[in-house]
Amino acid sequence: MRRKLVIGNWKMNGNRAANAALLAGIVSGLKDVNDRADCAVCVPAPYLAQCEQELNATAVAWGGQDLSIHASGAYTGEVAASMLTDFGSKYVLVGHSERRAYHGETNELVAQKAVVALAAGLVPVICVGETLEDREAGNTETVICAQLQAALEVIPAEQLSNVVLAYEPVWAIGTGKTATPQMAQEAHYFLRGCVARKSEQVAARIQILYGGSMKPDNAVELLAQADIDGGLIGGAALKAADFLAIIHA
Ligand SMILES: O=C(CO)COP(=O)(O)O
Repeated sequence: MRRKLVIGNWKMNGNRAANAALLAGIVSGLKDVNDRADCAVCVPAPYLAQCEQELNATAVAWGGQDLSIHASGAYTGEVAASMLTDFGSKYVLVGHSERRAYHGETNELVAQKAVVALAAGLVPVICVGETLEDREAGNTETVICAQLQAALEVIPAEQLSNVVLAYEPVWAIGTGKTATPQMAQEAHYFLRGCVARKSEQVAARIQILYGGSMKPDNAVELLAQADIDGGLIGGAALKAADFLAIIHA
């Protein structure tokens, strides 16, 4: 039985005061679900220190939203894996569709980022997902398979069990349009099958999160699907009550 995992992706939102209130709200509302679900927030890098301070010794883990493939050096604006772990991060998102779309991240670069994250002891949350154009052209499986395959090819088999996958259809992100539970389940089942080609054992255990307009009112049905092991939450992760409602779902 796979544990559920709910991760809040704050994207480029927040400030010290709002974060403090949000984190305190999450921590105080979480007390009774720890044995059934894990939860984390992936925050803008400047707020990792605040997470370390406010979430230390709580059930809420934290992490970054991206990382550099380089260890250190002349890479202005980038954040190294060791900097994420320096502030106690457990997770890091890699290949979020916003990184792919606005920063030209390729499947190969995303795969490399996952490898670098694993080497640093971080759990990479590898995000895949098709655009509306892909879906309408019937290319959903081809696209998400290629995105995943690039990572599967370079991640050492023994590290694969430390990876989390997230299926985030691009057309569902921030649009209020959620994939139907059936559509999401189909994609998750397909992705698990792709992992099984590398390792059936890992495929049975790997957590695959759904992301894309997951809200308190659709979370129950999505999370009830056999291959949906949790959520990667954008907008609804910015309100403690909504985020908690999804975790409780
Ligand atoms: O991109 C997402 C999480 O990474 C999803 O964002 P929304 O929940 O705002 O649609």
